[in-house]
Amino acid sequence: MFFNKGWDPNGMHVYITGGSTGLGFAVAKLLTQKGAHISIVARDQGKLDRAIKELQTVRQNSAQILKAYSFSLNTAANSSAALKAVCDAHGGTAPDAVFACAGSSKPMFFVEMSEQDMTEGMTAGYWVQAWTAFAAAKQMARQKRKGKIVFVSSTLGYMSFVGYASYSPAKHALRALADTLHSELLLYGIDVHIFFPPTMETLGYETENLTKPEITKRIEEADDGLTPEQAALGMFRGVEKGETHITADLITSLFRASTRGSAPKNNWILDGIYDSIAFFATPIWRRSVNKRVVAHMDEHRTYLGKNGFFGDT
Ligand SMILES: NC(=O)C1=CN([C@@H]2O[C@H](COP(=O)(O)OP(=O)(O)OC[C@H]3O[C@@H](n4cnc5c(N)ncnc54)[C@H](OP(=O)(O)O)[C@@H]3O)[C@@H](O)[C@H]2O)C=CC1
Ligand SMILES: CCCCCCCCCCCCCCCC(=O)[C@@H](N)CO
Repeated sequence: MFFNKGWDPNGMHVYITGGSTGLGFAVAKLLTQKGAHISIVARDQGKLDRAIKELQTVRQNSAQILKAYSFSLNTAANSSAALKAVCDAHGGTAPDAVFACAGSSKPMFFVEMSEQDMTEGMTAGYWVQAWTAFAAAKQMARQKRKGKIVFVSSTLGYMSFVGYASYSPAKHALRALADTLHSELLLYGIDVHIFFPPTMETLGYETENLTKPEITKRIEEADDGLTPEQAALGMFRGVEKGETHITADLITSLFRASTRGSAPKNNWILDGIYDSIAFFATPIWRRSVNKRVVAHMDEHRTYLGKNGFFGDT
């Protein structure tokens, strides 16, 4: 359509990693309702089965292919095998769009982390999506098929605070990968987007709260968050509008506008307003967070002592 510059997923094949729960599942549901063929990948077969069952109930027509595959996406080989399985159901053709939603976080105090916590943080936050893009971009380029790759970062891909030493660097790294690929994949007509969601009440969120330090929880209280459905819709709208960096809540939009660098603006006027608000608001927020962290010092020392951190238990 001449006037319809947006993205219509009807009849397209969309591959969603992490599509069994949370944000990924909400995207899968939304795009199933819009008539897309959906492939989801995650590890747990039970969750995948439940997700597909629910997707079946919102399908628009009987021609829609809705499939699930169990893979861990932590390595390049597995991510490439997952993509192959996903494409095999479509005659080996690359998907029209890839939404890389898979990911998890394990917030903790830095000094209590093991080497494994640090490396796993990078795997669960960065590689799990980077390897999917790595496989998909090669295949789209080889098959000379234009497409879309959408990454999922976090508000913590723009800023960070106590508790997120294993997670925030991974989400910042995804931003750098998306910015690089946004440039480089122009060579093949592949659009690259990256979404920065705030807190979403999901299975992943419940799990991360098990290790999350109290001080981190308190700082996060200022974030009302979004439901996974609201976040999925926000991400979809951003993709529709062709936004490179997508945000769907005010707080993250403020950080986006003030952390933009050379990433394209979404709305010149609104982004300018956000940037001006953030110019004053971020230093005030940062000072208040620093104050709270310092005020937490005594309680924290006691906590570390109880955990045997100082080696004198
Ligand atoms: N919830 C929140 O507050 C926020 C989340 N995010 C990000 O949003 C994305 C979605 O999170 P959310 O919906 O909350 O999390 P969920 O845990 O609800 O969903 C994560 C999905 O990814 C899958 N998954 C996780 N790790 C792997 C892996 N190594 N290989 C394959 N599949 C994997 C999970 O299934 P399975 O475990 O069976 O593999 C599940 O389908 C993540 O990237 C997260 O970092 C960003 C900001 C805030
Ligand atoms: C400009 C001034 C605004 C000040 C308000 C700031 C409030 C703090 C926002 C904390 C947001 C944290 C989201 C974390 C999401 C996430 O990725 C984790 N759940 C891990 O999955």
